[in-house]
Amino acid sequence: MADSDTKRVTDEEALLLHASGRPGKLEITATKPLTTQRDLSLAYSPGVAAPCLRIHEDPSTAYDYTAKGNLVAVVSNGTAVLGLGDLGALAAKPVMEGKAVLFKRFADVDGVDLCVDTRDVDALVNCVRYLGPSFGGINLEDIKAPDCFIIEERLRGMMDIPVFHDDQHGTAIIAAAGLINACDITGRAIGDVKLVVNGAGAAGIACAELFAVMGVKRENIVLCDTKGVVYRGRTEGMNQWKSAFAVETDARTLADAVAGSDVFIGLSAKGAMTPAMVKSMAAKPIIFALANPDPEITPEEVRAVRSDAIIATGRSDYPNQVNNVLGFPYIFRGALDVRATTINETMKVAAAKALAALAREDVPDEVDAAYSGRRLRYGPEYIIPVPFDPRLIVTVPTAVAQAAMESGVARKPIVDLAGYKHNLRMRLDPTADSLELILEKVRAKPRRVVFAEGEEERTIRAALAFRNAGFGTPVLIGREEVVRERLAAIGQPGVGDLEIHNARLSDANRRYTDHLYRRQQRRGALHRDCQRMVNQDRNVFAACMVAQGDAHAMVTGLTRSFPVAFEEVSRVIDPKVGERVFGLNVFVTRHRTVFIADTTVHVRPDAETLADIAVLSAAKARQMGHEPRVALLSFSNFGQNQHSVGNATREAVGVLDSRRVDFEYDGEMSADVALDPALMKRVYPFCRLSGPANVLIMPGLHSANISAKLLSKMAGGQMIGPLLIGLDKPVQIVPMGASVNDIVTLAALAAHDSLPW
Ligand SMILES: NC(=O)C1=CN([C@@H]2O[C@H](COP(=O)(O)OP(=O)(O)OC[C@H]3O[C@@H](n4cnc5c(N)ncnc54)[C@H](OP(=O)(O)O)[C@@H]3O)[C@@H](O)[C@H]2O)C=CC1
Ligand SMILES: CC(=O)C(=O)O
Ligand SMILES: [Mg+2]
Repeated sequence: MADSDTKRVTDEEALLLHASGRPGKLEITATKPLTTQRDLSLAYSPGVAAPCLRIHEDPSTAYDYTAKGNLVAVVSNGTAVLGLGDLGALAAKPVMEGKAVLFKRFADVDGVDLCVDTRDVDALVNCVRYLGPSFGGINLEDIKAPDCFIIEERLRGMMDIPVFHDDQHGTAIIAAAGLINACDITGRAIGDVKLVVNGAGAAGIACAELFAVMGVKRENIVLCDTKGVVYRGRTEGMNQWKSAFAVETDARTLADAVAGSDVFIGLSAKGAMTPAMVKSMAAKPIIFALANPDPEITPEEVRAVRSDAIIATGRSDYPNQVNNVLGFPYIFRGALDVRATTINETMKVAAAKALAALAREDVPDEVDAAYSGRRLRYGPEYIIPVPFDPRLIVTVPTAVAQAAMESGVARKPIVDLAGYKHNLRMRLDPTADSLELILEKVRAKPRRVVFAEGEEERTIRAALAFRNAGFGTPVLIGREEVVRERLAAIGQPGVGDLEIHNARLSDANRRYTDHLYRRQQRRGALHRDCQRMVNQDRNVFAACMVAQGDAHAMVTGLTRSFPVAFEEVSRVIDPKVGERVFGLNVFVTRHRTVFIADTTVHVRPDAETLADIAVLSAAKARQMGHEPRVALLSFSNFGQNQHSVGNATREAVGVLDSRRVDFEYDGEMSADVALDPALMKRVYPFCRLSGPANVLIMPGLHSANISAKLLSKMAGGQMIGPLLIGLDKPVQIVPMGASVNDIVTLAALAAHDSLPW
């Protein structure tokens, strides 16, 4: 854990980062090609006149012909930069560039920082208003109170795009989400909490307002500032926004106010809260010390006096980061996508509730991994999602967009909500597009999939995720009491309706044993051997379920190496008649999907085997929505090296010629030629592939396996598989190190296999 004096990052490191390479954190990239004379004529003069005239006729078409709809101005005059105070417009630029970068990274919104050098409210309002046509939204940032209230209100009145002061509403939304969950964990009703907000500026007032909307009684909210408690009748340092929260109380200092209170929300400055004040709070106090970069009190200081506290800060180096980064990117994403005219209370409440609900769900392994393997589980140390949670991009914008539609401020309502969610996912995950078509088919016809290693934590979590994603009914093989124990341990004790089968106690046990015996009686197994296998071996039991039509597909692999798991499954399920069984990896990046085979079974395939693998891989690629272009790979091109090692690959091309297959193929060729169409056409113009190869048939298991693993570890993309191809029933064997996400993907692909082609 960090404390404010021993920062995890030093000033020198931060300065170096900002100065290194191209200074700052932003650049602009073009979305249209500008390489030829024609490109220039279309994008600039004379072509550009056409969209100008169209927009002049109908201003709403600006959203069709310009970047307006995805562009947000991050506007500041630098009068309240974080908790550092009035640093002025220029010194605010690093924060504003930072906000713009966060917009892009987390929600694919294009942000531009506008640091406006004025402290005059009218001048700032006019500046923003006149710049309005360029933007789809205005994010006001780090403008001090009370000016920020006036500026926002006036701009909202005169502009038809969302104007949102992030320090007010972004902060309030995240703090409200954290408060909902902290109350839940400490067993409090939100209507009963006694709450102190220290800091009566932009963030403090907005938090108090939203808490009241969400059910905290106004009389239970005490506001404090540099002069102490904002009480009824106070005259010093007051304004109309503070007056709205002035309460009847004898408390005059922050120490008076926090004594006996349930919740402290700090939106003021470093060190404003003391350990003595923490001590005086009610049992299980909720302490959000949100000043940046240094909180009102550090978690270490709180822990030293209270072990029962729930603590949050605005920083990323402590648990429970309550920071508006969780809000503004996604809130604008949702608002822009429906062309909302504003961001209203309904949208804010929807965002807060969506964030609170997401924190209660099981956290994907990938998110844990991004946080140094910390196991994030709903509870005092995890009340709010973490910024690197990839589910935020779907959850929050959807909630915001729906709320905008329901409250009548959406100019372009979303008709296809499932399609919208898919597009959201695709914005950040390059693999989503490629897989989503397949996954949609499974969702349309949900399947029963057996998860053979039902007592494994990763398996249980994958089964839940499979079900939550709408892919169908997961069936777990294991002892019910063990599975339930694990469910409780992963914080999902309420999931009582999961289907669990104990092989030994199952009604189907006899039927499965007979099935196995019919297959094994002439391979040396007695009926009692088969009974033992069905009882004891979960892969055998699960495979019997699929073979007997009690489930559509199965997934296994975490606890046994591939050959062992494969052998167990093979006792029950044969290869498809006339087909080969082999492993196919799918490597997906934003621009390209490549299939690689055989990564699991055949060590030194002969020409016939290679041709079979090519045919089946091409069919699978087609089934997954990719028109196959198959390259039979080697270390040389088209007979240049006649070493006998390349014979099988060369001959496999001949075998495919004789079979008159219905897809493009060629070889032997090297990987660089296969993947680079310009090189292919320049040096080997006779090559029959019409584009870069997307199915790579490797000459042997070593090269296939090594290339797949190199790609998965070193290249930027997702490696799916190996998929097991050629068995008579849909079975997938995941690698032993598979993540929950990997298991869900392969289970869904197994489910997809069980659909009619
Ligand atoms: N975690 C997060 O996501 C966010 C955190 N913040 C943090 O909240 C703080 C305030 O930001 P913002 O509202 O934009 O700023 P403002 O300038 O609008 O408001 C600051 C408020 O804090 C009060 N204040 C300052 N020092 C103290 C103190 N020692 N004790 C009590 N009150 C004090 C001021 O009192 P007075 O009115 O008497 O001058 C004022 O009311 C900053 O530290 C900022 O980093 C802000 C937004 C988001
Ligand atoms: C996080 C933020 O916006 C602030 O501290 O001002
Ligand atoms: Mg701010």
